[in-house]
Amino acid sequence: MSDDEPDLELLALLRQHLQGKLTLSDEPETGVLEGAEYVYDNAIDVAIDMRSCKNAAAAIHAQMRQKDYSPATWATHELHPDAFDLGDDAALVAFVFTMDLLNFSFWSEKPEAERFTVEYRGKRWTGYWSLVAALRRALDEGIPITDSHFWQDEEECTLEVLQQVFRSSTSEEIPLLPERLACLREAGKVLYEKYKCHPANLVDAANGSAAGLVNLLARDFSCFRDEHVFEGRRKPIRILKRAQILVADLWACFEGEGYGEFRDIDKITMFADYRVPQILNSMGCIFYSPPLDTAIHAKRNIPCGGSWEMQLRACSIWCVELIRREIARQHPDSHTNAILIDFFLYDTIKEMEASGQENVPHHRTRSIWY
Ligand SMILES: Nc1nc2c(c(CN[C@H]3C=C[C@H](O)[C@@H]3O)cn2[C@@H]2O[C@H](COP(=O)(O)O)[C@@H](O)[C@H]2O)c(=O)[nH]1
Repeated sequence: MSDDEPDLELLALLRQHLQGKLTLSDEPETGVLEGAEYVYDNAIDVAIDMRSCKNAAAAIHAQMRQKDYSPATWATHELHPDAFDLGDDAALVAFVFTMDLLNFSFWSEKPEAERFTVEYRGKRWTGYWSLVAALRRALDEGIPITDSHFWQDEEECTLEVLQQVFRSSTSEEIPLLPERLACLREAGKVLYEKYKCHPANLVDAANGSAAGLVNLLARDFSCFRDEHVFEGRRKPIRILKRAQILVADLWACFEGEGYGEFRDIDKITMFADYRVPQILNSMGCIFYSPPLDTAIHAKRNIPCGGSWEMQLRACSIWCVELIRREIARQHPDSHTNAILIDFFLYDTIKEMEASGQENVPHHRTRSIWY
């Protein structure tokens, strides 16, 4: 082909790109939203009510504005540490990594006074906050609970030591303690083999991409690989809840700077746990088929990886995405994302729980994924 002849193939490629059919960039994608939409399109036990989502979008946006909700809100929680508390930025990365490695399954069927509880700084902490309190208490007591060398040391980091780290002021032990030890062991091994023993090097390896960091976590750590087959579909559905909330917690605690700087942070979706589906259901945004609704109200175990559980988690991700789009439509100037909507909804359901306004139960699945 002579120099002055147009390269028809290149022109066709550019035309596709300009028409939005093709992204020429090599920016990574997590595939979570695509999987969530697929499950939503094929779900029969969980549905989304568009009118309620529209109303929720207006209410959420108004309350977030009123509370000046931003990444900085993360640091306002009295237990969340900052770099000063821990010594330096790398120590804060190690804390957040450890926290989100173990950030799962705190729910209990015991009465409030008997459930697993951590006493720290003169207060009793339950749920997610019991985890944060236990990690900070361990550090105060000189246990290097955020150090990957410790996690690998089978003489030092034993189940008994972990029982001490997560000792409760009640008779109930933290759920899934052996599984938590296994997560620490695996993470210690992978960090040793691939990231010079420190999670800060893992964050650096993502080169400023949130989706890239999520993908590294899912690729290298089986305990972050929260993906499951849905009704025989060949390609597993990626939920990646703890990988995503890890990136979100870094972004929030560093307020988008340094180890928290991600150019594609808006690719992170809602974190499919057992709290946000609960508040979405209580707001009427998602609703259930009669058998699923009965099972949830009866507090029956919903099997991990089953169709019901996948529909609950994936439809919640898709529902928050629709709420996010509706907020953007109603308020084009407001720059909110799925992370801040999620954080806001989680904190709201926790306030409702604390004030006895929890009017629908959350679903009960015991797993290391959330
Ligand atoms: N979707 C979503 N799930 C979240 C959180 C958080 C805490 N994030 C803090 C950071 C910023 C926010 O402002 C929060 O202050 C914990 N969880 C999950 O909930 C469950 C614990 O529930 P309960 O046992 O009742 O405490 C468990 O699966 C845990 O992994 C969140 O934000 N979003």
